[in-house]
Amino acid sequence: MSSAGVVISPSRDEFVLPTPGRGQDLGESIYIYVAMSDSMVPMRVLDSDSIESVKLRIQSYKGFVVKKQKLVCGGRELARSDSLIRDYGVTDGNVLHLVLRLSDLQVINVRTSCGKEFKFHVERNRDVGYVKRQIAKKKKGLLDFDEEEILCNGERLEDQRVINDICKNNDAVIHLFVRKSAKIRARPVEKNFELSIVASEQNGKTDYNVNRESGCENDEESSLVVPRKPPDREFWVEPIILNPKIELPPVIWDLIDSTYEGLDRGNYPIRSSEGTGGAYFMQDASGNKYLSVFKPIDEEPKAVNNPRGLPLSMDGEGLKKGTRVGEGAFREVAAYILDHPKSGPRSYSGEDKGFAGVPTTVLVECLHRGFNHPESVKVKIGSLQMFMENNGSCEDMGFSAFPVEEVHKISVLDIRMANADRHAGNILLSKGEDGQAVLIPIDHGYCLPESVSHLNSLLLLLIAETMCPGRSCHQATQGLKGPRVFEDCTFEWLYWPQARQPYSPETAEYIESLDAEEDIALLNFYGWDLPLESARILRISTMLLKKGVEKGLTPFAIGSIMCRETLNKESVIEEIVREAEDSVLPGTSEAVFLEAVSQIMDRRLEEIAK
Ligand SMILES: Nc1ncnc2c1ncn2[C@@H]1O[C@H](COP(=O)(O)OP(=O)(O)OP(=O)(O)O)[C@@H](O)[C@H]1O
Repeated sequence: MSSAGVVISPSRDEFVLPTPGRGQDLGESIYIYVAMSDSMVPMRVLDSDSIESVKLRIQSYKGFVVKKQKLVCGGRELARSDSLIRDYGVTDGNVLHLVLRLSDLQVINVRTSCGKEFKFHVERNRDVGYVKRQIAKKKKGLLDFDEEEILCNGERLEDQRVINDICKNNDAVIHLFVRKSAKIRARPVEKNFELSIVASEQNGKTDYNVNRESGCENDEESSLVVPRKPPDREFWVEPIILNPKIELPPVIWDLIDSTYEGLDRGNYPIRSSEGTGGAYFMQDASGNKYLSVFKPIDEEPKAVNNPRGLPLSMDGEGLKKGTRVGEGAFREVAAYILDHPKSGPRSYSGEDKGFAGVPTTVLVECLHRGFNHPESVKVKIGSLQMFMENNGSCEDMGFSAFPVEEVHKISVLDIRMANADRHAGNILLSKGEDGQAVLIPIDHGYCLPESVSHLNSLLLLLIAETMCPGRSCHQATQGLKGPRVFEDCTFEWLYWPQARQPYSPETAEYIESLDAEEDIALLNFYGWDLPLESARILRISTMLLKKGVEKGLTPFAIGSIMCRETLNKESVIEEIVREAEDSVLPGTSEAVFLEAVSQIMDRRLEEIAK
């Protein structure tokens, strides 16, 4: 199975420097090296080249589309396309790590002999047998699972063949021509494949049996609670509860229990081909459905066991400014906890779905040999998030179809949480009952920069042991120096027209109900003792959102205050904080400092609202 999705063979190619146009900033010509999965390609560039142009060159030579590329240099993601490589301090001889974000979903088009067509998405890690079962399930009577046969380029495809391996080209679409009794052949059509299935009218059974691994003595369905952590088990999943007063709601227990059952049936975690860290799809007992996504902290970008080959962090800082390696899981959970439902915090309302729709997320310990264990198999800590059925991400669709309210709910979350990683790939797309697009925010590992560095001491020990087993690990426990907390805030939705429309009265009412002090207390209750400067971010972001809405500002106007226009120009929020810091005496109380921020913010908002 190809987990990364693309295999690149070692190459001696060199990317060629284009001839600069007349009057163009020539900059200095430098050599950089682009590190891919198993090759290092030299590239001659100008230090005045933009990140976008470097990516375009990689696209034209290697075929990886720009939006699927992530470049990392010196441990920092070169996230701003319009910034120049010299703005990021890239110099002669530097290595740029290329991480490809390949979609996990493949579009399957099915055409029947009577001309009926339907389309569905299938995860690239699934095999041909799974596709057949899905078609059979979707169109009862169309296929006979036992008799059908799939051919590609004249070759019979076995049920075990993985979709990603058949469809090497990322943009390829598999066409399945279903005819009732004819032998059907497959042929490549430009980028696409036409696959043909032998299918007969289906009246009988469909075999849904899944090929299971060992580890399960009893195949019968059982709702019994399986005792956890038995010594002879090679897998388990357990919630990490730091405060005994916390009662996990049924939705979380169901998620954990069903994930456990999937492992118990021998269904392996399947690593996502997207993302810079290790993210694993956990299957249900039947092996036909993903239930949850597990993201272990030791596989985060720049962590010890990162499966994408990103270099280890030397100072503990994560891929974004103000974030720390190994703390992504806590931020993921924090985003869920703070995404209060419209009807009020979950503890009162009992409702699970938050305003922005962050999927249910919980901190767990999980053991399975299918995770990335370069050395021995160890228990991992990470976030376990409910898998949300989707049709891809906002990267795959034009933003014009997104309802205004859907965009606004994401903006509220991102502003509050000072999210440093809201690119379009981190918003999944689904459809509501009314057929309208529903946006699902995921991947909140870079929220609340610096916010969870003072974790409960038990958690710190667990992290240290997970990140650096057997030795003391300052990297996992030290605080970062000099927080530049808002520096990497970027919001994809800022560029969408929906962000320029005012918030609806209902959304404004929700924003009005937010209370940063209650949020901080809630996180503390869950075991996260926020340090002063981290609590400050949450307070200032919430203050900005509330004041902005009172002044009638749009999400665009408020979001623009939080994001830098260019890499090296401070954002308005950074200027406000700096001015407030300069205006108070050292040792001033937090309340006085926040009052200074509030007054300066009022003045700046007044100017913006004019
Ligand atoms: N809750 C979810 N439901 C469905 N799919 C999910 C969910 N969470 C993650 N995924 C899928 O897994 C992929 C990888 O997850 P994610 O983006 O969180 O990983 P990451 O390594 O943090 O990525 P990034 O490089 O964007 O920071 C996503 O692109 C998405 O396709």
